[in-house]
Amino acid sequence: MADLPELTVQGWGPSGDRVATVAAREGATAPDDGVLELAPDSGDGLPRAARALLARELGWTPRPTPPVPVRDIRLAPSRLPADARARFVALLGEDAVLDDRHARLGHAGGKSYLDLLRRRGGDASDAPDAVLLPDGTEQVAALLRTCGELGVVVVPFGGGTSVVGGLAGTDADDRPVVAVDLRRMAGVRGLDVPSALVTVGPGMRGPALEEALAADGLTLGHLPQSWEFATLGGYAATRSAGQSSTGVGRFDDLVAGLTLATPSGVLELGNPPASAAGPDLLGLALGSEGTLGVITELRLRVRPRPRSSQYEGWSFRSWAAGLAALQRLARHDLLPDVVRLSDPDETRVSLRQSGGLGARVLRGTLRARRRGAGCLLVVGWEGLPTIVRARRSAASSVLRDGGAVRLGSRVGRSWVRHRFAAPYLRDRLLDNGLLVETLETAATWSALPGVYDAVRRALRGALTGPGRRPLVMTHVSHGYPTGASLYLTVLADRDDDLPIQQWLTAKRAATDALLAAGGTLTHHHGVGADHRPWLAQEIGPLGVDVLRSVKQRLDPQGICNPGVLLPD
Ligand SMILES: Cc1cc2nc3c(=O)[nH]c(=O)nc-3n(C[C@H](O)[C@H](O)[C@H](O)COP(=O)(O)OP(=O)(O)OC[C@H]3O[C@@H](n4cnc5c(N)ncnc54)[C@H](O)[C@@H]3O)c2cc1C
Repeated sequence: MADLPELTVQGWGPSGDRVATVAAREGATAPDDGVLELAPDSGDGLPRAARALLARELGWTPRPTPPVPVRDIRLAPSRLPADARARFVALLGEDAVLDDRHARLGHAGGKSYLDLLRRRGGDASDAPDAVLLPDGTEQVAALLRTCGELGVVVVPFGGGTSVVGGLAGTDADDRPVVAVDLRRMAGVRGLDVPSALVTVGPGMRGPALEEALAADGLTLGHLPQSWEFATLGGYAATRSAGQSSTGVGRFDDLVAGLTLATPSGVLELGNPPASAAGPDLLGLALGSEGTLGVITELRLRVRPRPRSSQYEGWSFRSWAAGLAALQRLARHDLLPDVVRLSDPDETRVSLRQSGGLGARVLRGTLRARRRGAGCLLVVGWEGLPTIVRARRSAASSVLRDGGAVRLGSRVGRSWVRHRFAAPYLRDRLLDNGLLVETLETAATWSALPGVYDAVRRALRGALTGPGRRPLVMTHVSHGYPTGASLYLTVLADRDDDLPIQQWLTAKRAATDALLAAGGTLTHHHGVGADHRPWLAQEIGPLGVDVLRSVKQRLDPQGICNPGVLLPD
């Protein structure tokens, strides 16, 4: 649709452009407080301070590694038989069946480092054979029946932001593949204000929903870093978590009900406010990653827009002290809505790559208090002013008791301003010979330190070579009474000859290590194609069999996203 900017094929941001949309808007309107600004450009698109710092830390030689021009990306001819195409046109209309180069390229895979490497290198072998644009549950249900008869594989497509190979479209039987893009099913279909429930189409994006809810003083409050492009259906299909999920809950907590169209029929799942009618089948659809069918409608829990939002920074002397304080906050039900505790590596890099007077003052303050970089904690409280004040005051005492020093609201404002910017910076790092990827997990408070050590050791072991070492930066991104999630960003000098193997080796080592230490395979990115070899380790072979049986009942021809979630 015209009002939905498309994601660029080889990176992040609107098609044909590399300028942040929300990030730029927030930057343009925020007060210029001079804190933690990215330092000026060094001419190759990289902030000067970041370039020098990374070259020193990684043993990296900055060099231009631009993507091939989009027109040179290789795309095999569509394998969709003419009679199948005609059946789709009869069902959906000519303008809803796209098999041109632009449409197929725009639906090739997701946005992981490996996806981007492939597309930047001119490889779009994971592009679907056609893109279909249904406009309602009945059309989707009919489409799935037709695909079952024709033996055509269906990959539901939301925003295309999967980072775990969720859109890889692989099929052991090599059948033709269609991407079912849900952009025509993108509106608000009903708002029940007394019950705080909104009914939406799965192709709707977060910014549009927030705009629609604002008129009634409501918000969903789900803000992942991919918020500009990801869809509500995609969040449900992957069990996403957002920046305020510690407070408002993960996306699965926000889904009160949904409609799932499957090749065997349509399921209406969830019964708010609560039901005890047997096991919760809604849980089967959440995280199903398109393997059981297509989510065609969602009923979401919304809340009043916060009248007060307070974000601020704190500093701990050590990672262990920071974790202990968060654990204490969790035990007393005092966790803020936003919790982001950076380890010493992440803190050091974010402080050093920042320019501006405010950043220099902050560095001076930390040095004067003999903290060096320490560990930075960004916290945020959102809600009614009186409640925010009370929660913040109680939590502040716990933080101070835990040895934290308050750095103030400038740090919080700076985090808000830059919170959608990292994926744009990633493109610039990729243009200059770097490996850049993220991974995530979660563990109980008792297992968390061991998981942190194990995964960092594994990544360092796999990515260290003569004169080269990786930078592994970690933060706690969501807190729970029982534990927390860890989010890791990995930077290393790219192996120009074997870049894909370089990351696959590191990812394998990291995943083995975090599972052995008691972490979960994924806290919020999902399983996709990339994590499926390890699923049985997390849920057991019997658990995998249960999922297979459900899939067999709902999708007997195995046409629904067969390349993801379930191991071969
Ligand atoms: C830069 C960046 C930042 C990110 N930050 C976060 C973050 O902060 N938190 C987080 O949780 N994730 C994050 N992600 C990952 C990604 O955005 C999420 O997994 C998101 O939920 C995917 O939504 P989408 O609409 O893009 O889905 P897609 O990528 O299009 O699809 C993801 C999977 O869900 C299936 N699917 C999509 N829509 C439907 C549907 N209607 N019915 C059935 N199946 C469907 C697809 O087949 C696929 O398997 C990030 C990704 C990027 C690239």
